[in-house]
Amino acid sequence: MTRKLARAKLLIATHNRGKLDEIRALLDVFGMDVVSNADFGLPEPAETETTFVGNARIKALAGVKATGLPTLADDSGLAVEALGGAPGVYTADWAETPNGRDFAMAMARVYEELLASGAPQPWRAKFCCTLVLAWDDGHEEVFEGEVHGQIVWPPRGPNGHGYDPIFQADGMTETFGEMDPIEKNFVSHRANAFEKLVKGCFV
Ligand SMILES: O=c1nc[nH]c2c1ncn2[C@H]1C[C@H](O)[C@@H](COP(=O)(O)OP(=O)(O)OP(=O)(O)O)O1
Ligand SMILES: [Mg+2]
Repeated sequence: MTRKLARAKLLIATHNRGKLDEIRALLDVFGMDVVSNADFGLPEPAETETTFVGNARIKALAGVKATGLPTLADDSGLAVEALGGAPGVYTADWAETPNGRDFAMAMARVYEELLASGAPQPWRAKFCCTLVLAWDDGHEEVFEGEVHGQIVWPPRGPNGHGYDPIFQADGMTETFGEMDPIEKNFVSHRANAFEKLVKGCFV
């Protein structure tokens, strides 16, 4: 039995503003009092696991430990078929530079590795999202979502965050970077995982 989430304070344990905006919008109708890491000045924990669920647990448990609040963490990434699922769990790492994250560089790396692989287009890929919801008594719930599509080049669109300008979901003509954020929130990997969370924890 999935534990219900009381309509009270929920910590979203992320340092990613793009994710936070999407999660706030997805939870809007449920009347939760949503707070984030930034409201508590919480540090970004090291994501040392090799799976999405492992890293989502690290982030959720760090939030519970620091605040005692029910905490939701999202670990997500892009898996490119012709690259054997890379960057996968290392999607954020591909953007890392000494001066912060550079997603133009990370997207270019995806493109260059695809060219080097010789794989024919369309370049199949999926975004994956794992949500971990944790409470201070040790209870945890896990929800997973995916969206399938292809990598396009050059990048298109000013919206969204991360790798959105090079990902076009199946059935769409626009990339996530071109779509209205509300539309992205109907079809994305995160939306998909949230549908399960809402069915489990609110209904
Ligand atoms: O909808 C998305 N649209 C575009 N890119 C995305 C999306 N969702 C995840 N991504 C990329 C961004 C980041 O490079 C990586 C997630 O890494 P991940 O560690 O889960 O998130 P993060 O470090 O940005 O924030 P935090 O860990 O504080 O939640 O996948
Ligand atoms: Mg992270």
